[in-house]
Amino acid sequence: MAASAPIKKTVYYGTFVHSKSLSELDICAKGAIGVDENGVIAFVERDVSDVANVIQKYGEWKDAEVVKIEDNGFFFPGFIDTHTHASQHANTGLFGKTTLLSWLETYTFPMESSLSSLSKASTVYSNFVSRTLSHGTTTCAYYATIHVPSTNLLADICLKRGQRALVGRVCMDTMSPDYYRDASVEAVIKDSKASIDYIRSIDPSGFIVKPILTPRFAPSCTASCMSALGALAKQTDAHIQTHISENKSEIALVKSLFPDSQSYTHVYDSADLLTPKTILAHAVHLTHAEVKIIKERGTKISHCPASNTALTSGCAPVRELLNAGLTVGLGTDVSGGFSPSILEECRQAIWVSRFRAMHDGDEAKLSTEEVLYLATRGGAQVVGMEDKVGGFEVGMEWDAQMICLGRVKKEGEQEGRFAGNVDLFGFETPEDKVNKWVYGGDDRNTERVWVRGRLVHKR
Ligand SMILES: Nc1nc2[nH]cnc2c(=O)[nH]1
Ligand SMILES: [Zn+2]
Repeated sequence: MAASAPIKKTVYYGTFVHSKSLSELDICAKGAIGVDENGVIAFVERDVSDVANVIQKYGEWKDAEVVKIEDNGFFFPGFIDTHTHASQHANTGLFGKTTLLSWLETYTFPMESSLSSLSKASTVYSNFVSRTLSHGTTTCAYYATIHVPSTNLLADICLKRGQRALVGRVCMDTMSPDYYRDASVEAVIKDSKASIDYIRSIDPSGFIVKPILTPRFAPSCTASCMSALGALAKQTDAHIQTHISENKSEIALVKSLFPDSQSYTHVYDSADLLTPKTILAHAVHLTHAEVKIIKERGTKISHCPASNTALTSGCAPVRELLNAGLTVGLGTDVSGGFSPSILEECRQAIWVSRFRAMHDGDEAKLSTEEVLYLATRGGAQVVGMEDKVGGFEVGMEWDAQMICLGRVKKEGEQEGRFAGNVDLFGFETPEDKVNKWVYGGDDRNTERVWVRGRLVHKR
């Protein structure tokens, strides 16, 4: 599918579902959404009994294409993955009984280092972008590796496939293996600039791909490296991503490495790395004082529940983070996390919130509506695109997925032959259907995916 092909005015007709607020979905059973040649939503009509009436109402749309939802499907905003490592895709499922620090040494650094090979990087990155698109992810914040050419290749692939992406060259100048580390602070800055310049040169508008500065995490960056990156972020107005407070041994390590710092958060804050354009992945064990600083800086959080469970890092207190006013999205964190799917991450977020509820009380539980908000509108805020994506309002861009569920079995039809991958029995309310998708669905239900009005995946 050519991401640069021109698009026609299109009317998307049928049920659409998106978040109205953190706790409420807007389910419009008979909607028509007009998307113009720029991929921008021009109108949203509700209670449409016949799409022809809509086309008649908007005269200049008489030649528009009509894309109709079949059976029990609905249009849903594209998912936003606010934290993942494309470079670790080939390690998916490999973590054994390790925890963060031993996992990095055993599995992660050797794999990432091997992506200095452009042909290997090409295979891994092409596969991962295909996988995430097929799961309905229209925007992704990616870690690549320390290598400039393969990081740039990941940006090329995202641009070609039409997936919105923040692409980061990983910075690590200390406590990393000799075979996989930046040579000096100067090298960190030179290579980071080279990758920023390249990514901005292939997509000057930044509509699809943008660079993101990526200090790996405090233990693998010297204080001077982090300060230089903080200054570079200011100079280039770039996004920043890093990890924070994921695992207790990591936090103890940060304390021993930065004994004069009040907390992990203060380490980043002293380097000017906490900005409104910064994404902090994990945030499992933050203190109240740290949450307060993060809130004051307008810095965003990526919640990665599958990874936090796999690496036994902990159960992030998402309700507390939300109550404190932080902006939270979901991240798959492959290959700490085992799935490229944000739908899976929604389920994991719900499960982890239940484990928290067993100690903290029912208030900790996240609902289906809430995790879908984090997966779309919340994620859009985390990557700074809330005016463009995450919902279906006039003026926003058509980043969407067509979800198809099953249908009621017709007489004489064999078991297990229903379309879609979620069996329906005829009694379900629209809310039931969404719940069935969230708990029972997967990429087989994601029939088509669009970014800025362009078809980027078809099953
Ligand atoms: N989950 C996760 N945490 C990290 N902390 C530093 N590097 C990593 C990584 O690659 N994955
Ligand atoms: Zn990560």
